[in-house]
Amino acid sequence: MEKICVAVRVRPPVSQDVSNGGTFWKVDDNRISLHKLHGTPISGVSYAFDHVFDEGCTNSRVYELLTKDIIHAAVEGFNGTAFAYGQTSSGKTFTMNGSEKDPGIIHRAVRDVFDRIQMISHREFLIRVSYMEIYNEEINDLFAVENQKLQIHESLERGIFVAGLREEIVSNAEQVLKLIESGEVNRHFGETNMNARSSRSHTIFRMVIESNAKDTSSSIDAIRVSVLNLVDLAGSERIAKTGAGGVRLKEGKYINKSLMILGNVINKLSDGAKNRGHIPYRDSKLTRILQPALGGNAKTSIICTIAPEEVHIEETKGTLQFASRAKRITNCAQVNEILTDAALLKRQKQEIEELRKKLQGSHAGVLEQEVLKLRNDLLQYELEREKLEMELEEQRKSHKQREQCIRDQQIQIDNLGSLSTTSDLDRSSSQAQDSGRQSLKEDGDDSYSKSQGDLFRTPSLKAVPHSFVVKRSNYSPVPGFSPLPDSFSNVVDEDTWFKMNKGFVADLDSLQMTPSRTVQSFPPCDETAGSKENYKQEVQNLKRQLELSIEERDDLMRKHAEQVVLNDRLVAEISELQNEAQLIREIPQRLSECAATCKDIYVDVLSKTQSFISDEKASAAKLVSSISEIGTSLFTTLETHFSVAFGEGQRSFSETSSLIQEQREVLSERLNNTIKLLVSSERPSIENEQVRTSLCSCEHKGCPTGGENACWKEKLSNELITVKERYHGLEEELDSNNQLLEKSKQRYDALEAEFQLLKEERDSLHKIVSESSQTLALATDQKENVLKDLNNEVLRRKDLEEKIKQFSVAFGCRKTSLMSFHSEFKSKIESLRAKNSASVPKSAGC
Ligand SMILES: Nc1ncnc2c1ncn2[C@@H]1O[C@H](COP(=O)(O)OP(=O)(O)OP(=O)(O)O)[C@@H](O)[C@H]1O
Repeated sequence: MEKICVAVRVRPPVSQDVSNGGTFWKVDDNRISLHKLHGTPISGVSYAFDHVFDEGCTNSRVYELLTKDIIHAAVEGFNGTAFAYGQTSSGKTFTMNGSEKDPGIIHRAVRDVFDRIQMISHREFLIRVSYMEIYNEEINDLFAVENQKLQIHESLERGIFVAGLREEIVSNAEQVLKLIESGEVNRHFGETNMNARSSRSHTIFRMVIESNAKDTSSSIDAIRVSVLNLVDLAGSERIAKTGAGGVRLKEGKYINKSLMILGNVINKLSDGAKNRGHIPYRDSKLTRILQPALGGNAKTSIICTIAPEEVHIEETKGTLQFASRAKRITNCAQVNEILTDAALLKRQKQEIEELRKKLQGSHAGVLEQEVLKLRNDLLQYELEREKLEMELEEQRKSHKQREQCIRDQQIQIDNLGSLSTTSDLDRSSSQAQDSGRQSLKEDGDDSYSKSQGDLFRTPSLKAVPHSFVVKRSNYSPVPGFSPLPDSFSNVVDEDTWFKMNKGFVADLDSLQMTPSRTVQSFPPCDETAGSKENYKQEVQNLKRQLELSIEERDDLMRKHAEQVVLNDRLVAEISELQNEAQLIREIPQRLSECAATCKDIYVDVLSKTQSFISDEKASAAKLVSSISEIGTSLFTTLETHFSVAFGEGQRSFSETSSLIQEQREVLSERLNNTIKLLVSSERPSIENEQVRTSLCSCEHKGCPTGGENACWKEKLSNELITVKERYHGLEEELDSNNQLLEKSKQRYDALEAEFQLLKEERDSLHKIVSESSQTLALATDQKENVLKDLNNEVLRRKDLEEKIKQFSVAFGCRKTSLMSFHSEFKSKIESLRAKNSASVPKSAGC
């Protein structure tokens, strides 16, 4: 976790009257405070940040201190965001874009990224750049003006992304700077009372940096992908000051609203994880796009620009408060890696190997780690499942689209049929139809190319030499746009077609022509002769789509098989865990057996000791029998408690411990009593010389009674001390055994719970996998149906084509016969006319 880096930059004053009201902002190291004119600080208006840059500070210094680290980290695979916030005209654009003499952060970052890449020789890189603006809450592409009102989407693989945004693959800084320059032209600027060139939109310049190790043989083949956002926000403004009206006013409202939402998000995030509640990222496009940078997986820096003039004091305080809150936000940046399947396998193998080694070492710790690992695996499993679901959803969508496509083709075929029927209508309007068709064709061509542009746009990729670069540049994990037509608004509809043909009979010659129709996914059909080509193309397209679907299906099946393998492994690991749990369950039983054996040995040793003492009434015999009794009792208690604690499992462990404690106290009292009794009852009148001899050391043999007695006492007390020590030893042993038991029980319970949880999770995973398989089977069925439909479609088309050919031939014949009839008729009329004119003078003469 790391805090967002926040800095404040004071712009140079525009006018001289910076403090005509008697206050001014003073910068002191990393602190900025408001002072009275004579120098006294105003209490409560003093703020400290990571950096405070005064009026004389250059963009170069700002870059070095604030942004450079983020840029370098981005090259290493961390997401990074740097943005400028502040009131209008406070110097945000100046900071981000800079001037010719002192280039801004964006310019420097671009150069730095490429310099850095040059220095990293063991990796190869692919850089993509995009540039967008949020103008009046609409996202526009600054690299492609036609890409307007773009939508934000979120996917598991790509996170939050803007669909349809053009990404250019670039290979050097100059290329990027040129692109930025071209993008700047499309940006919305406007004049206000506060700034002659005020940004009316938030702009986000984005670099996606992908890299992988050149030598993949030794390390794991992971691709690092990081996103670097450089953001120039529009400035908050007071309408009274900017004098905005009309368009400017509308823009100002949108700007202020989105900045307010940004403020809300910052406020919530600064409350700390416990109190923050829901973060309203979705309330504006800006916060949604910046979501990873605010409290997410990114290294972030904010530069808050302020105007030093006293007239802006309230806005400046507002900016400084925003900055103070932002300072409290923590992010959690980590290197973003995409693992290929092979790499994943390699990594998992390594992990298993490590686990195995650990298992051979410390047993208990490893068990816990294994449980954790299992949990992580399950989580990963869950993620995989989600991904699979998403893919299935995508597939379902594409199925729908394909069905729609088939339906539309059906309409086309029907229209072709209607073409043949309408051809019998009045011939006199054929010219009008011609012109109508012409315009339709033109419109169609136009809209076709436009629609092609809309629907099939791909990021303009440029060839880059390295294989990694080429491979990655073709890689589009989740397209930001559908590869299939999703709207048919520019397809000439049935009504239009009939309107165009109503009351007209087609020229027989032109009947060879198929009316121009625009279909989004296929090129327009202009002529019947060309229609065959078009059909072929259509069929090709459909085939391609089908192949794609089959590939998708295969991919899904492969993933499913992987899931099954993973699941099997999980099951094996769970059974291993079960064995461990069984072992732990057996521990008390073994302990109890051990205690019984110890007891037997103890009793045996003591009975042997007793056999050496001939006089049963002698104090040594009493002592030994008492010790024997106590020891036996202790062992029995130990055994009982083992069985109570683990065998029956009804009494709680603490209850058992307190029983042991009670027992210990009773025994201790008994031992003390016996010792006291022995000490008081034993006198020099001890009769049994044998006992005395056994207790007294050799040097006191035959010594006077008093000396002998003292010696005996000393020996006895030594013996007592030893017994006491042994007793304490036993007590300690008992305690440690109790503790061990307690720990074992706790661990056993935890493992039992863990095991139960894992079992449940495994069951639910089983369920999910079987559901997924069903869905997969369903999808496969659907695909097969579509395939059948397609084949039928192709056959029908061929049939239709044949019919049209026959039809054309028939019409050709009819036309020829009509022509001959017409010429015959004409010649007859001519001859009649000639006859008539020849007969007229005669009749006139008559
Ligand atoms: N540190 C600076 N040094 C020199 N000139 C500066 C500095 N900061 C800002 N300016 C100048 O102040 C003017 C306003 O700055 P700029 O356009 O960057 O403000 P802005 O915060 O981006 O405003 P808006 O939010 O309205 O777009 C510009 O003419 C710019 O050159």
